[in-house]
Amino acid sequence: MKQSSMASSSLEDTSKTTKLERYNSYLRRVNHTKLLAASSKLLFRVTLLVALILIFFFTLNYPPLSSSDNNYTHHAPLHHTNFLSSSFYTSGGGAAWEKQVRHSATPRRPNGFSILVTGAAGFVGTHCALALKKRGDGVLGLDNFNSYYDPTLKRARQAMLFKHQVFIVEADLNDADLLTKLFDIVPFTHILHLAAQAGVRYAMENPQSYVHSNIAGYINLLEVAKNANPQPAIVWASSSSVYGLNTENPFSESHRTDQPASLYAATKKAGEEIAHTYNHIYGLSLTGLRFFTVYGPWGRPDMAYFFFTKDILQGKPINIYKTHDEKDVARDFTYIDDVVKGCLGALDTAEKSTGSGGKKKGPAQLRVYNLGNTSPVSVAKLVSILEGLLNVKAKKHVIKMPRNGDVPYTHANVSLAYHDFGYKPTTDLSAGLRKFVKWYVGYFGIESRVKKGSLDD
Ligand SMILES: O=C(O)[C@H]1O[C@H](OP(=O)(O)OP(=O)(O)OC[C@H]2O[C@@H](n3ccc(=O)[nH]c3=O)[C@H](O)[C@@H]2O)[C@H](O)[C@@H](O)[C@@H]1O
Repeated sequence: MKQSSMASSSLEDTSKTTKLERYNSYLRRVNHTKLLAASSKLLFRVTLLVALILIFFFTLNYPPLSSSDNNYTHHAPLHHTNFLSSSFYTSGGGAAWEKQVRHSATPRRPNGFSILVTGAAGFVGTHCALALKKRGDGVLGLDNFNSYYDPTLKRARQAMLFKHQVFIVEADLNDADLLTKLFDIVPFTHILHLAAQAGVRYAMENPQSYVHSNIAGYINLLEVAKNANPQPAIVWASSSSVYGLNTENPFSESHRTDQPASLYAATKKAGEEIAHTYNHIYGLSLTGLRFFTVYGPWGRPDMAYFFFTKDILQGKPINIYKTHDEKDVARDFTYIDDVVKGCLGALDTAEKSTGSGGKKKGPAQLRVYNLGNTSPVSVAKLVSILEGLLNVKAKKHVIKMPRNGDVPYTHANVSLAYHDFGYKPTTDLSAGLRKFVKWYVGYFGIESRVKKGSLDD
């Protein structure tokens, strides 16, 4: 009896223990499942958050290249957009960044140059940086990516250069610490200084921007360059606008340039005088290039040929300026490839600066050249060429040129540049605009809007 009661109590015990164990194991399973559910929920949320952050930054920085909603000019106070600007990735610091700077600036040909190209995400800057890189020079870009015109285009140019291993440091010319740091990392042999506030008419809207870039920023760059050891040779962009109200024709470097018609022209002319000073005091080798209305693929959306193309395609009216005495307004439109050859020719013939560490050791080279096409074309003719290429009739408003800094005509004599480095423009306006329009429709993904045949070579 006792035995049987013991047996039954031990059976009861065993069954209690088994139940307890089952219950515990049930609890463990429940907890485990809960834990799994909780951790997968957490994982899901973290993934979602990361995805959202990535989408946010990509939409902010890389809107689709094919967007045809090209609102080019942004004539509001300029700002320097982009999350990259505050990041270490482009504007400085860290071993990886320094490595990238050094790698980009290292030449790949014997006796190759090591060149700092300012304004590298700009129109002429991008083309020159690419040409220099392709022939084996080391090229480091600098650009502030401001919003004077849609920075999306500047970002696309940056991406193209990056594919060719040209790195652009994102910084303003006025950032002396950053510039000094770049010269500490790289002993640049040359600077191709193309960064500037461009545009003749915009100077009436935002005069300070011209002082900021074309005067203050330029001087800041020269200060850093004159202190560098070795001092680099500098080639920089002046402008045909320095001829201002000059009436002698064609424009030659010996003509007077003391009657600028716009603040833009005045700051470029000031740049030429400032070049004289830095050459005289510090022995910097300086070459100014007077560009004549440069146009072509990857061009500037604030320029007439570019926004005329957009407006004609969109059926919007365009203004064609006439002079006050009813004459055609004309420009010596110069194709980008010709200008690039001129820039490289100027770099190749630039002598070394003679100073070092801020001290002049002897006289240094000081030059100014016209880089034009030697064949002015009226704005009316430019429009008729575009009409032919686009197969669309423009809605033309012929109006008197507003008093906004424009000059009636430009016409370059380029014999000096030809003599010194063989500069010889070879592209006429029709051929150059054809190349521009081909690029334009491809870039904005609107090939179908332009009737086949009109763009064939
Ligand atoms: O050669 C230069 O130095 C200058 O060339 C261009 O200045 P600009 O010649 O005025 O070029 P656009 O703004 O493209 O104008 C081209 C022509 O179209 C005319 N135009 C412009 C705008 C418009 O609505 N209608 C019009 O007939 C202008 O008067 C000018 O004759 C650049 O914008 C400057 O940055 C550069 O320094």
